[in-house]
Amino acid sequence: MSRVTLRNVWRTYGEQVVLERLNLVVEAGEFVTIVGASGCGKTTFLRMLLGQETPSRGLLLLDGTPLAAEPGPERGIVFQRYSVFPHLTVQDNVLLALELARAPLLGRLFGRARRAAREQAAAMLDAVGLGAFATRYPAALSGGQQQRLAIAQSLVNAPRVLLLDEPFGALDPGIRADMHALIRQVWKASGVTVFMITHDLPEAFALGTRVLVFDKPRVDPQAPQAYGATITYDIPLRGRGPVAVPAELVRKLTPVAEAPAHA
Ligand SMILES: Nc1ncnc2c1ncn2[C@@H]1O[C@H](COP(=O)(O)OP(=O)(O)OP(=O)(O)O)[C@@H](O)[C@H]1O
Repeated sequence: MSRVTLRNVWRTYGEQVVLERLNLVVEAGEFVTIVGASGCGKTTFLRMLLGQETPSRGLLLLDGTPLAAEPGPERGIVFQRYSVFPHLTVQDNVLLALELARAPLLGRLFGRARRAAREQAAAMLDAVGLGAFATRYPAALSGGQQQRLAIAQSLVNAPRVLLLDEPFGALDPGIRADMHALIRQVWKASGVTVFMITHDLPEAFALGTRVLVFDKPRVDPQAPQAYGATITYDIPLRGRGPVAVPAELVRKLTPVAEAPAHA
């Protein structure tokens, strides 16, 4: 688990300002959910936390130290799809995550170290409910099981920060409920600091200890690229029990075509 600090972080691509003036302190062990209109920079924000992108301006700190500008085992990520290696079995997917972290040059452990890693991978698979599927290939898993595997793969190195980019977006509602229970359980057990993007507002409010809303507070119709999104709402939820989704947010984030006629 880790404290994450952003000080006046900006991300631009050429003339396009995607994110601007991000200031944030997230305490170790928080579960931060992130919502915002499509294209407003949520994934870009996560990619900066992962180290796949660097801020164009400003400071991004992990426990007070500037974040390494490349992904490392202290940060794990799960995407909506395609996070796992299709040509490896379930157990080898998790084992590889351990081998890449512990033997970055060879990507392979030997002897006692490999046996220990195998045991650890098996324990992780049990923890996410995939113990019985260890020798299957991902193609023979359901969507929910594939996401369980992706979660196991990203958690096995005990990251300090877990980044989730719409991890349950492609799953049926019943399976999503199971996944919510799982992610809550692994978050509580590990104390990892979580950042999760979702398009589902009730999911954001049900899982998060804090909801961040990304939006563009300034828009110039003559120069749509001139201004970026920032954090326009920072809603604390921890210790408040179930919180209803504010109607104003529903209106803001529901695409016009989907909004009810009377809205
Ligand atoms: N490598 C890049 N080069 C140029 N532009 C980029 C790059 N990465 C992202 N962008 C731009 O940044 C903007 C934000 O993209 P991003 O994927 O972060 O949005 P998002 O909020 O995650 O969207 P969605 O909800 O649809 O997934 C988009 O206009 C995108 O085209």
